[in-house]
Amino acid sequence: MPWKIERDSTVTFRFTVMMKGPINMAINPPVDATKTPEWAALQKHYDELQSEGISLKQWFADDAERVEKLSFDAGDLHFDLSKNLIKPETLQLFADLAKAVKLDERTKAMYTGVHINNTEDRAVLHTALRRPVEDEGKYIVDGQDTVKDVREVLDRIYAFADKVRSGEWTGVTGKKIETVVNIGIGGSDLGPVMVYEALKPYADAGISARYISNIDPNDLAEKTKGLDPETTLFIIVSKTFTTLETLTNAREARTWLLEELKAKGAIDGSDAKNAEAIKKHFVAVSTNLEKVAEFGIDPNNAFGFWNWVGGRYSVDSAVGTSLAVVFGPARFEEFLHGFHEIDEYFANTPFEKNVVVLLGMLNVWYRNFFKVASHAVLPYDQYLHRFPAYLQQLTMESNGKSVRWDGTPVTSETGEIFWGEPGTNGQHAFYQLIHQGTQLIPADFIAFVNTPNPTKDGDQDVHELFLGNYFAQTKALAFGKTADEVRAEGTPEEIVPARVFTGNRPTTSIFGVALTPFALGELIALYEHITFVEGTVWGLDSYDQWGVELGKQLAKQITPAISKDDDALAAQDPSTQSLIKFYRANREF
Ligand SMILES: O=P(O)(O)OC[C@H]1O[C@](O)(CO)[C@@H](O)[C@@H]1O
Repeated sequence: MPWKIERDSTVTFRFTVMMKGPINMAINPPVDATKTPEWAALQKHYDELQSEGISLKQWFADDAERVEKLSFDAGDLHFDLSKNLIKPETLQLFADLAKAVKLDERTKAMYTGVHINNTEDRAVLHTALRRPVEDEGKYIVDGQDTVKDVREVLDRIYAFADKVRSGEWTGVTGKKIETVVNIGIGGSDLGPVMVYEALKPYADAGISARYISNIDPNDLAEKTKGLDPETTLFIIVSKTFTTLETLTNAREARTWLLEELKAKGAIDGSDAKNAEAIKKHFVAVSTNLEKVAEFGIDPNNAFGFWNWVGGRYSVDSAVGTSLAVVFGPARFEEFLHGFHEIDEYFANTPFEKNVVVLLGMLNVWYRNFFKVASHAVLPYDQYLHRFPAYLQQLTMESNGKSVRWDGTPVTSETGEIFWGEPGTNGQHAFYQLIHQGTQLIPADFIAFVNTPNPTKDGDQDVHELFLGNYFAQTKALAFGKTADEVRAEGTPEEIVPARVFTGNRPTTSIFGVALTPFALGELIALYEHITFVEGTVWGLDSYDQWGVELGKQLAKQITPAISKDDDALAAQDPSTQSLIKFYRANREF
């Protein structure tokens, strides 16, 4: 019996691993959610709401406890789901469908290292990255004590980070490191840069970070501008260490470093000095340590992770080394605790009360029943300005798929388009469409009670002015403004229709106490699991990304045709040929 299963007082299971090693619990074929009675019940509920007429105003008036019934707390985050197009009884239907697709079994399978990423035959164990030391020995997967291995790498990263932060680790000329430059792309960039931006107030060692990702030479050119090579440390981050963009940028950075050091007279350009400079100014993060050594990076300065960590689920692994350097090991630990808090909550809270499950189901509700195409994520915190971009990879690379994990076609719409910008900037740009456009766009509004930068404009607390917008927008979206209300303001009749707000535009408010490392860890884990819940309903392997491969292959084939190879050019389709001819005719550099 692999699990000690203690039935919770209500519905879900509380579980502890009793046996080491993966358990064959993969659900194959996936349950077709759309064929279940629970899906039919949800459809019936949807039809009833539509025929009754969806009116948030009415629903709030009818049920004095609506907010209470639809509010939740997880960790130190507070969630208000009351301005969504659901009734309190909808939650039970969500929970029933989650049970019907065996979400609990799949969660257990994920947490214990079953190869649920079956198209790559891999375990999916980002939850092991944030388990406490006490869990060592409990999660042995494919013969590996995952938690022990994670803690060992973390200890090495922390020792390294401490050295860089204290100045014990110096550049080749003995100067303290002032800038770390992370070179990576996708999951090896978006997570670290988002967290770096989000936690900037916690940078306390006089070290800043820059992030180079794009193979477009403009990225490297701009990000190395003004850098002192003597005080710059490059962290090359690539899970595979084969990614074209990252390796090209890493080689360019190596050239930049050696040339700049030589130009300053800091090194003589001899092979020995070059090698020493590379050793002091380059470290790597990868699952492929052989390739790291081939690149010339000292294996002692390489931090590993494992193929059971997906790129977009890796910011809390060694991929976050730049963060441990800038913010310090203690902050990085707090960050991991935040993830773990939500991991535990997600695994141990009955579905009906589990806001992580409910938010995942809410997304399914909008995508499959209301047929929405997109979902906005609107952080009312400037420090979270890269959060929507980060979420785009997490959600869209995970659930942008048309076949299920057994290779059969999906039976419903899948992955929404995630997008967003921080409030209030978005208000002055695209909110018009959210308020009055013809599409329904569910939106998550994220804010924090406290700010690290309290300021006053006269008597007015500026953070409160900001939060006033956070509260106002969800209110306007939910309750709108009727024609009569517009008329009552003295608006000329012909303009009245343009000034009406229909309301009933759904939002979820996520309110934290402060954007701490802990809260950010919670927020990331929240969306990781929301993505997993949606993927489970749709029957998707949310952990592969075959859809990015074809473009990479074609780029390799096409590149020689661009300026040199006429045969390769002739082999292209007419549109590609025509574009390349335009390039050849206009190239000036
Ligand atoms: O870390 P790597 O191996 O360089 O990969 C970078 C990114 O490329 C992808 O494999 C595909 O774009 C992402 O999933 C990944 O985060």
